[in-house]
Amino acid sequence: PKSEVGLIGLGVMGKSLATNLLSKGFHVSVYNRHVKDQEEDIAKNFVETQSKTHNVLGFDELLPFVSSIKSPRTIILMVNAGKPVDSVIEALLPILSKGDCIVDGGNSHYLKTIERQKYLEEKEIHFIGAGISGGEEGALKGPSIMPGGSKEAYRISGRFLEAIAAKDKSNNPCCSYVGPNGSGHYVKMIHNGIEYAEMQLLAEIYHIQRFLLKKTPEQISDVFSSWKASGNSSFLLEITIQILRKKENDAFLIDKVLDKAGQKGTGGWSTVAALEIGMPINTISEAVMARNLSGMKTQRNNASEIYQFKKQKEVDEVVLMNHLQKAFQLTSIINHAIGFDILQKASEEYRWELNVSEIARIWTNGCIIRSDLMEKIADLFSDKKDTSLLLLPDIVETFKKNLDSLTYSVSKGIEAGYPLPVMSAAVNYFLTYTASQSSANLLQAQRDYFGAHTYQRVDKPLSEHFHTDWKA
Ligand SMILES: O=C(O)[C@H](O)[C@@H](O)[C@H](O)[C@H](O)COP(=O)(O)O
Repeated sequence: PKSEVGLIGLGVMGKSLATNLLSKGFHVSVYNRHVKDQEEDIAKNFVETQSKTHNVLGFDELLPFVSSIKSPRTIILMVNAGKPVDSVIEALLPILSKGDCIVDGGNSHYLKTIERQKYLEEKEIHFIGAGISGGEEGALKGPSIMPGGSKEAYRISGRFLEAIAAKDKSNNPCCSYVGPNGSGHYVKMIHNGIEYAEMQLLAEIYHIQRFLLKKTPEQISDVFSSWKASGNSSFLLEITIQILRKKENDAFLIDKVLDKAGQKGTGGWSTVAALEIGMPINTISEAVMARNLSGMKTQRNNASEIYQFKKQKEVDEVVLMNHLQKAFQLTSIINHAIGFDILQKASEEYRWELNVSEIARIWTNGCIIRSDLMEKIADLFSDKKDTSLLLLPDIVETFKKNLDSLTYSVSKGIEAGYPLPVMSAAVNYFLTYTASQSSANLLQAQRDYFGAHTYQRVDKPLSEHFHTDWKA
């Protein structure tokens, strides 16, 4: 019989997703091109590993691959973002039939997805841009999937995506129709932005304990385990607990890892996308900047030689440790609030009608930012989705009780000479967000002084704009 679904690209994620599809009982066709100068037939090898137990067909030519799939076809692309996606689409076009559906499951830029969907629509080929999160293990056992495109495209391909997705606490798939055109990849981009800042937050709290409080990686892992036990659990906290315990002979492996962070771009894209719609993205942009700065290792070595700063040694460890967990919790809430506010604004700007409560629900399992907090956010938003997280009564209560822990931890850390870019971005964001009077009145006066940009007045109708000759 013909296959029900096809998958192109048997790299780390593609192979895991194909195995996941087979484990759900689907008849699957897989395709992988012959890698230049490599004898290995990747598709053939995959079939050999799977065909004893599953209905799988493997191809290294597109025509027989496409013909092996039942119409209307769903073909999932798991190739690197960028040009590879376009070249596979171009190769497929002459052999697809009208009404077939291509699902791009890579980390593509949402503007490219909008472009590709328009291009294919003219050729009556459906296109879904699906954010897929969870890494290799997630793809195999159940990722979180954020599909965007036409409802008709989702009607054709959605059942495959929902079947392989992780399940939430009510056993519903962590996959549902997000919205039109590029909305799926946009939501994944912001997911990654939140991920960047959550990772940086854990790194800052690890760093303070390691170098200011002189704790061993194992002791820090114990601290994080206690936080996990007290309702702050998350996938990222969980892997950090394991990472900090990892030894190589008698040494902790983490101490051998070079402090230069890589990035493939989604954090930076989030920052640009937020700036384009005039939204603040403090925690996420600081996480991107921290990665950029970490990349300047030579300059940092040089500068630390020149400055010879003596880091403060003395700090009241008990007091700081009491505050750090709450500071972690509050920073994480602010980071998530920033991410969801951007999604709500983008939904307005691009008329995507995003459902943030549903997005929080599909992020409760399978994805990298799954956490106890996300479960709570999904519940909170299910009652009241059109407001900012920071204005919900529960959250307001938490901040009223614990804000001093965040301000204390940030000021103590910086005073001691340790950078806390995401924690300080969070506290600055929160103090501005909750201040009815900000410092922007002086900015308006300065802009009017040198550029006659005019300003509004607190004592006049806001429709009126004023200009003053400040030199007179
Ligand atoms: O949600 C996920 O499964 C990950 O985010 C995944 O998409 C990937 O690992 C990112 O590429 C990491 O981003 P950087 O490589 O930029 O850290």
